Amino acid sequence: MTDIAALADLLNSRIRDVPDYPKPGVLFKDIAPLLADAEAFGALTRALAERAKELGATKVVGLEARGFVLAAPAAFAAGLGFVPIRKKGKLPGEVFQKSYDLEYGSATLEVQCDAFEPGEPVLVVDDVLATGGTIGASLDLVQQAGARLVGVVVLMELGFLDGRERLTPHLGGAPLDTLVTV
Ligand SMILES: O=P(O)(O)OC[C@H]1O[C@H](OP(=O)(O)OP(=O)(O)O)[C@H](O)[C@@H]1O
Ligand SMILES: Nc1ncnc2[nH]cnc12
Repeated sequence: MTDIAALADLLNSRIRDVPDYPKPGVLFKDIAPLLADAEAFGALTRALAERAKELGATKVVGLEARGFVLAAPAAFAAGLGFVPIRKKGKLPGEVFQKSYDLEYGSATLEVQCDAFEPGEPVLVVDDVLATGGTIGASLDLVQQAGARLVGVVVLMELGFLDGRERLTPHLGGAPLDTLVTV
């Protein structure tokens, strides 16, 4: 088995399915057991940090809230800065704003206008790619704030929701890696 396949198996084995949460019909992928497992959380953090360095990122961007939990330790492990993209009304000062739909609702995301140096290479990290609404809006914000997207890494892709296809126009040719696909 390859290292990538072994990592995927380890991570997948620590993600719990919760049917009908937060709404009937949604199969929620709960990453709490993965975060609570030092081996799996450590392996995930090291994989994200390695990818950030490989791609030459200088900042790792995390998406509120679960994306923060993955992106911030990865940024630290890679010796890079961390930038939060937050839900509306949480960031002080001037912000760029983007509204979007997600699998079970809709929301607005924001990033601080001065979060990046012009053209700064950044990696975007989140836990789940479902419809692609959250990451798509975030990539638009990263671009609006003047950074250069070098890649996106997502822990788990829900392939049946076609988020990858929806994201393609927002990627500008940058790679989208997903560690586990279901
Ligand atoms: O591809 P999409 O359909 O946009 O869905 C994926 C997003 O949904 C979840 O975030 P949520 O907004 O539920 O927030 P949380 O991380 O604060 O729990 C998840 O963490 C992703 O960011
Ligand atoms: N099915 C799902 N499980 C966990 N997080 C999600 N975000 C959007 N859809 C999700």
